[in-house]
Amino acid sequence: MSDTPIDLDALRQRIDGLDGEILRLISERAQCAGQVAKVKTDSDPDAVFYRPEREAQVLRRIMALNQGPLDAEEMARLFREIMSACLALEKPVKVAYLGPEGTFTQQAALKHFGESAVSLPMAAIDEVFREVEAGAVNYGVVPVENSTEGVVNHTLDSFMDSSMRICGEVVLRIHHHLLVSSNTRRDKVSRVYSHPQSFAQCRKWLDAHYPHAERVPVSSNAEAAKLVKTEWHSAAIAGDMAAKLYDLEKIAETIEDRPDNSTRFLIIGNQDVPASGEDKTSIVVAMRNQPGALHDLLEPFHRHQIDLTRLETRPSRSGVWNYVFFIDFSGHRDDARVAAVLEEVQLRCAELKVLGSYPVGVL
Ligand SMILES: O=C(O)C(=O)C[C@]1(C(=O)O)C=C[C@@H](O)C=C1
Repeated sequence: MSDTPIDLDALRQRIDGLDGEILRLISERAQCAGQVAKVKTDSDPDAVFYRPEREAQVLRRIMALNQGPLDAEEMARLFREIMSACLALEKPVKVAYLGPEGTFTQQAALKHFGESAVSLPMAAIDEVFREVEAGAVNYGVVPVENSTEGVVNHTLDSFMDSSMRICGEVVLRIHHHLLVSSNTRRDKVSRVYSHPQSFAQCRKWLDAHYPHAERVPVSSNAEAAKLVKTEWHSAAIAGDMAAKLYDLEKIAETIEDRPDNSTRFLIIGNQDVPASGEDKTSIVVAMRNQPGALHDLLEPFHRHQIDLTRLETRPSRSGVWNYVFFIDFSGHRDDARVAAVLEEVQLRCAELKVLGSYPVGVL
């Protein structure tokens, strides 16, 4: 026999010692956060505790400092949770998300705010907006675009009627699985439930593996998972959270057609976020219908060398203007170049609303 047990004991003693140090340091950090809360409330009774730009800076710094063996994202996730707990100590944050429980939007909310935030499922995107607007929650999380299926129009439309601002973004890799309850055999699946977007994202796989199964669209992947819990011969396409929540078996994993399938979510709230050093700005612009309107609108971005990251058109609902454009671009509204572009765009359009400048998603 080798001397492994002695080494194991010694290593565990070392780990105990390190854990003690980590514990002491996290507690000291939490005390600092408590003092930060006091400084904030002393200077402003309506102080906002959640500071997206600072959180992005903390996480980026940790990722830059990290030298392994854990990878930078893994390390940032640990610090994400430490900050989440520190913020909860300052003031617990309430977040509404597009439910039900087990959706990818809930996963996005967790990824962005950490486990210490209180998250509440809403039945529809406009309900998330209303809850934040009414002050029932501090922030909201809604999907805005998928790399395979494109834009989530409900979210863009909600911004047209709302005074909510964008405080952040989070991008989630979307992995779909085929899930069944314990009494369904994989060769007996005759019906598949899922959200229409998920069907679209897994179309080729389903055509190849379950060409004859009936495809039944439902309002969310979590709803699909809930249905198959009590139904024989049925499967759901949904993600890990739904599989866990409803205790379903994965009979096929990562069945999405494109390996880079991801969804971008927005964090909505009531605050303007200062620059973090790597930011994006989202605006909505109403234009009169005239030749060259889009060219005129985009020309200043080109001249000031500002990168457009997304451009979407929605029909105007007021009937007065013919186009409404949603534009995302790199930079913060306080940057001189961005401010100059916004001034020029303002002169060329019928209406301009800055939805927010916010940190580029870190995790
Ligand atoms: O720096 C702050 O303003 C803090 O409140 C501290 C802290 C942190 O734990 O680092 C906590 C919450 C904020 O959202 C940002 C950072």
